Amino acid sequence: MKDGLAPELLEALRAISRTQRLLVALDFDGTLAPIVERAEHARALPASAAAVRELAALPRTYTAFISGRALDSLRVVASPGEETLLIGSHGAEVFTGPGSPALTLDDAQALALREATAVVESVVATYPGTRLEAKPAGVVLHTRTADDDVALAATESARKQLAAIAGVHLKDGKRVLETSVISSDKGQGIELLRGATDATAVVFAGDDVTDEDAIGALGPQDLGIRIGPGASRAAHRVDSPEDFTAVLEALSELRRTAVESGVQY
Ligand SMILES: O=P(O)(O)OC[C@H]1O[C@H](O[C@H]2O[C@H](CO)[C@@H](O)[C@H](O)[C@H]2O)[C@H](O)[C@@H](O)[C@@H]1O
Repeated sequence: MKDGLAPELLEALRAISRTQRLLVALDFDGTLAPIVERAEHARALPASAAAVRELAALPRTYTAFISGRALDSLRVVASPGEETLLIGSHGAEVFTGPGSPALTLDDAQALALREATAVVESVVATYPGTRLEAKPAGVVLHTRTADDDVALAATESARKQLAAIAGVHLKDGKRVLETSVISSDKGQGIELLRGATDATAVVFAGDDVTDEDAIGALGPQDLGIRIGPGASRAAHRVDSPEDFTAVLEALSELRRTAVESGVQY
């Protein structure tokens, strides 16, 4: 499935496939799964999920999902294989195997989360078509199913009220305003996974503003891919999750060849 990939991207995949220990860390929504109206309806494209499973089965090859979703939600929509490592809640939740520490909030964080949830509940009650998504360390205002003017007003009302709560961190995403009472980002997720796997090179792909933190954590030996439009520091770009399937399939094929032939840096 290498036809149709940009020659520079194909060459970069070929080069990184030869690394000693490869980590393939992927965003979920907008990267493995097309964006849909309701968060609970998102699913990975079957061919992308299959390519991730193939990669995970190869020697010295590690897979991970790095998502803004809560881990529980990520497990439901992504159905990760047991060998796939998970970073949820934009880095605040971590699963690198049995015994991974559970996320806990101190009293001040729990209070801030209750206050933030009350704000988002009142915004959702006021602005039709908006929705609330609860996470263990945060709460999300979804506006994808609201009219554009309503979405804008709801987001600005929520932003103003949430910014007044001590200990609350805000992130903008695709038709979402995300709130967390833990300061974390996907760049920290990349560093944690790099350490957990002792990876000699990392492939990361993502489609959203929050994925730029992960791309910023990549080094010259790594490979960053942006899915879709928007400013990015990634060296490579494809148009859609459907196009990204071909990237995963090519990487899987190249990595299999590299590990089976013993070719490495
Ligand atoms: O880091 P990700 O895996 O990309 O997660 C980011 C957020 O994704 C979800 O929201 C986005 O996808 C929804 C389903 O396609 C869409 O309806 C919404 O408009 C998008 O913003 C998820 O609901 C959030 O919790 C994640 O933080």
